[in-house]
Amino acid sequence: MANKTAEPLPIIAITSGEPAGIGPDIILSALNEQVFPARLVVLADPQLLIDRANILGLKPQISCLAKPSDAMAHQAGVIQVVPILQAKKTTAGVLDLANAPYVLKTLKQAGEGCLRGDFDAIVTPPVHKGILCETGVHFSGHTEFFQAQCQSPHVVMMLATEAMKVALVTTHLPLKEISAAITEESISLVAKALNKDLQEKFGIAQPKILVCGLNPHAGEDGHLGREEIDIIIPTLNKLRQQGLDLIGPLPADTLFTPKYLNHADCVLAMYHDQGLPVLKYSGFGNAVNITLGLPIIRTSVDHGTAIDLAGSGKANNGSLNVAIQHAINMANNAKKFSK
Ligand SMILES: NC(=O)C1=CN([C@@H]2O[C@H](COP(=O)(O)OP(=O)(O)OC[C@H]3O[C@@H](n4cnc5c(N)ncnc54)[C@H](O)[C@@H]3O)[C@@H](O)[C@H]2O)C=CC1
Ligand SMILES: NCC(=O)COP(=O)(O)O
Repeated sequence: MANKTAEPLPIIAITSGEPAGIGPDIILSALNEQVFPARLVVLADPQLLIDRANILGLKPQISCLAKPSDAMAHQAGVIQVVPILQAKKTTAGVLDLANAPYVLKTLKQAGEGCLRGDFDAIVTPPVHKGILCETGVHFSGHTEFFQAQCQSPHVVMMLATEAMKVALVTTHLPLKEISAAITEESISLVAKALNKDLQEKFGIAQPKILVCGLNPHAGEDGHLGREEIDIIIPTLNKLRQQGLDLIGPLPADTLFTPKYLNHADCVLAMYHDQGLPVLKYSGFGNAVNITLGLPIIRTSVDHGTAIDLAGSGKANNGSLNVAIQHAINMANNAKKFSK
């Protein structure tokens, strides 16, 4: 019998996130606690990790890599770093505009590395969007950052727990801009990308997708808003003719009940705060944020920078564990599909 050569473990880039937030804390605790079946490469300032480990009373072995392919299989307590230096030493819990370019650099290098094939996936601990915007760049989220970097025409933000998946038609938009962004084009592009990735990345042969209306009671026959009648219903009908299994538009307040959720694979919400509060209520701390529609794999945590907890030892690394494990699974699946 021929010898089978073992597949090399995927190389996963982990950015540091906002240095004054809990990104460094959860990286240190996650990589200390558990062994991940991957080569993990943290893109960060090594001194940031050493300083935060000292505050937390952790003693990781930090080893700097010349290049990502030098990374070895992850071992608990060993952190392999591709160094990117901060402009200034960070104080845990204190945002500093001087280090915003550092944060952007970690994301840029992670994305470029993934596009080049140096990394199989990226996992992003949280950044502080406000401080990044103060540099003068418009940064609304990693989702849009990687979309621009990869020149992807459309991407989908999807958060998932064991029990529920919620994807969004619009991502980080002020509320007053949402109605105008709900168009036949935006709904169609997102629904098709979601359907395709549920099939290809999650192995769901015919995804059943529950679609929220935009207005209270899904518009109450036009008495509480017309987007359902004018845009959403006709668009869903066209998509059904193309083979998508869509239920709705349903009033969001009734859609998020077991009667509907138990018989569907995913919810498509019209905007960020229509879908994500429900998801977070059901599984905050154990959910993963996945960007669909990119040519690269990117996962993230379900929470923000929690500046109040940086360096306190109280930050929960559950969501980072799930995000890393999802990135590994997706990278392994992608390798199988590419053969
Ligand atoms: N993926 C990303 O980069 C994300 C970044 N953010 C950014 O985070 C910043 C702060 O956002 P907030 O709305 O305050 O949300 P947040 O998630 O940072 O904090 C909300 C509450 O949850 C707690 N919390 C958050 N993560 C926790 C963890 N791992 N363990 C224990 N407790 C935790 C915090 O202490 C706080 O009480 C904003 O600038 C926002 O843009 C928010 C969500 C995702
Ligand atoms: N609430 C989730 C969220 O805002 C994540 O944004 P992104 O940075 O992953 O685009």
